[in-house]
Amino acid sequence: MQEGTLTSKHRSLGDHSIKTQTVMRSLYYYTLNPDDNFPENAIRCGEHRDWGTITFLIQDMIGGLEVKTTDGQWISAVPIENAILLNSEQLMEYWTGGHFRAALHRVKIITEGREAHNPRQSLVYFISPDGDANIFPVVPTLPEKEVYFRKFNNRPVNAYDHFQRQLEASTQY
Ligand SMILES: O=C(O)CCC(=O)C(=O)O
Ligand SMILES: [Fe+2]
Repeated sequence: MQEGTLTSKHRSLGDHSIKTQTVMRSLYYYTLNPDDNFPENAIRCGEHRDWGTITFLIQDMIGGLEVKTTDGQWISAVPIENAILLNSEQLMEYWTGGHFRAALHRVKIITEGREAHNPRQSLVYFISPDGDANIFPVVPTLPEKEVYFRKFNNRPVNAYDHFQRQLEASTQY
């Protein structure tokens, strides 16, 4: 990626008059009733890939966040004190021709052990390109990503349109 490519599409980080979907979210997962019987693998946040460029995620020590590996296994993103977890998002993945993979992730309910049924707090900072940014791979696409990227029709993806499409696909009411 040529120097300045990322900053040229994230002018909004320094200029708040520029529209963007960059947002910080505080997620509080409330205490669970231990008398409730949750099914195996019950989830608190369904599996998804984040939509924009890069995510900074801070979580408490409760646990439950899981990431899917390339061979299809869910592995725990074990909480590490004072750590910030970095996650590549969908537009970053497209931008880098699939080299920076946007991993599927989810938050599972912890039903056993010391942290079972406890509330959980995470703080998530989603950086998105400026709304008017058009994103296109800067290097050749990885062959294994070609089918997945067909949804983008081999065209630049406008960041605002992408956000709206994802919102529509994930919101029912
Ligand atoms: O709460 C978490 O740890 C993850 C939340 C998440 O993945 C999201 O809001 O996109
Ligand atoms: Fe996420």
